[in-house]
Amino acid sequence: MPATRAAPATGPDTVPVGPVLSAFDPVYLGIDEFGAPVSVPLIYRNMLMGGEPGAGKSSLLNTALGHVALCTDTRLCLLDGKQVELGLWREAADVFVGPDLTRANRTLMRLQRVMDNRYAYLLFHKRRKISRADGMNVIVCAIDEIAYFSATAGDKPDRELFSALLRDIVARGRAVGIIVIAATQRPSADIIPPSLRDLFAWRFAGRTTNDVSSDIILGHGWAARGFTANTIATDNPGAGLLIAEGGIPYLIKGAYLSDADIIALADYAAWIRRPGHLATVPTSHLVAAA
Ligand SMILES: Nc1ncnc2c1ncn2[C@@H]1O[C@H](COP(=O)(O)OP(=O)(O)OP(=O)(O)O)[C@@H](O)[C@H]1O
Repeated sequence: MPATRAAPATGPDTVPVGPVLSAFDPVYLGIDEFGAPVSVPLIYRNMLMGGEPGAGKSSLLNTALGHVALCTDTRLCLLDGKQVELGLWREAADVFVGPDLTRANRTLMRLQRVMDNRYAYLLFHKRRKISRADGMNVIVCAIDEIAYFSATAGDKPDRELFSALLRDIVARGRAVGIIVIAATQRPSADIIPPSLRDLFAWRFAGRTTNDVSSDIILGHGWAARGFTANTIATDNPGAGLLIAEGGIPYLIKGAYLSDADIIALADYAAWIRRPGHLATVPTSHLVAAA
């Protein structure tokens, strides 16, 4: 009798063979002006995306999340005041926070606690940062519209608490595998003060309405040196200037994931996060046909 495969009553889930990535792999963002692929290491770094409404920040954030979600060593923590920018990933996320400043603050406090615990672990092991061999999940905290939480929602003390927590996580999180990718359509000094901006190693400026806003994202003085996101055409969403810590801005065009792409990726990402993910069916589940 040929063996047939029966669905296990209580066995691990199985998934189709598919690509799996790591948070330690470079993240594909798009192409440069020569058409060459642009991939950036995100581990130990944070990323800031700014630009006017419609510049393509959320799309680039979703592109980065596309990589992060397909990693088997990441957990997702998503904050989105609008809900619909990151909402398609929510099944794959440990936490999805909508327009709820109190919950956003609670979530950042939990991240802060994890961060402190991981530093205690590093201290014990006489190390400075986690490595792939530690087998810890990299926690990616994606925030779409920082300003919603830091300047719009709730009351002042809560907004200030949010800003303080965010600053701490952006400053201390990266060495222990807590990475922030944040977008803002309000690149102004009150939302992104230079002291906060400089904690983001990667910064993307989509089209901005003026040179000052471009400098707020990229760093002071770049517009005067000819690098301003104000020159990006209004009909070229997803294009912008990308700068790395200590580098020079360069033009990129972000890769674009349609909603259908994101839904499919998020579905797969949710699947690989289930307990027992990626397991093959054990032979004990091969039963002889009656
Ligand atoms: N890389 C891209 N390639 C092609 N089209 C893009 C790209 N990025 C964005 N777009 C188009 O531009 C539109 C606006 O993009 P997106 O929502 O990402 O902008 P945004 O800067 O986040 O705007 P907002 O601040 O209003 O949320 C998208 O709906 C899409 O049609």
